[in-house]
Amino acid sequence: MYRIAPSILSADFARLGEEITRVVASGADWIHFDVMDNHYVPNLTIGPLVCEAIRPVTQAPIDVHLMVKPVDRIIPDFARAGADVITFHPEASEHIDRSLGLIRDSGCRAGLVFNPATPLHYMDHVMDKLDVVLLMSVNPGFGGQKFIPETLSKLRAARDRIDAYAAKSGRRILLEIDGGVKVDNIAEIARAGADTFVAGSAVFGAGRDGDPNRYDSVIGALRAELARVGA
Ligand SMILES: O=C(CO)[C@H](O)[C@H](O)COP(=O)(O)O
Repeated sequence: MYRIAPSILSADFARLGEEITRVVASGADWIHFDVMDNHYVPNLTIGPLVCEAIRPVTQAPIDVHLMVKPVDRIIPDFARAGADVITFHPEASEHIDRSLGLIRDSGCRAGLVFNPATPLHYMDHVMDKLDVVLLMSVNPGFGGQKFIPETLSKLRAARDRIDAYAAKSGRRILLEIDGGVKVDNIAEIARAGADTFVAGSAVFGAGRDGDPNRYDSVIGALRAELARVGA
């Protein structure tokens, strides 16, 4: 089963609740929530107050991607604000195992995020605490960048690790991709092993002219491409 997670980084912040309602009604599975601190990444976005404000607007899982350093301090705030999934970058944590435990103890699903230059071995000794592995296919900090093609081989390597772990443990870890995902490359990305797709500018950019049917058509087109790949 594939999940499509529009990133609200590219939404119209002046009408955020409405934007979320519209993408979910158009078939989005998760809402991807990008948190940037102007320290770990050179941009500043939204925090727990905004997460709390959108929580009543939708039943869809809120997938919080922390691009902040340090991470532990802010994890309980996002859990209280209604996050369902919380992911962070291994370089931003003093103690990866403890940060993952903190997320899970607060009732959320936990994940690690890998920048294009971050090696996958960070996941090896914490598989039992991982619910999601998120590979960045752009360098984090901004929406609307181009998909880095080398991510496809990294996805295959992550898929092999996740499948080997599932065969041993019976636990399925999700493999999410984030950055430059579009209608014309989503099938290739799915074939490389991703099952959860963050798409910001592809989805919200399509609705910028105010036509509410645009979200339906772009999410429908993403799903049609995924249907060509199969389950
Ligand atoms: O984490 C991010 C940037 O750091 C964004 O989620 C990502 O870039 C999605 O935007 P787009 O689909 O426009 O590339």
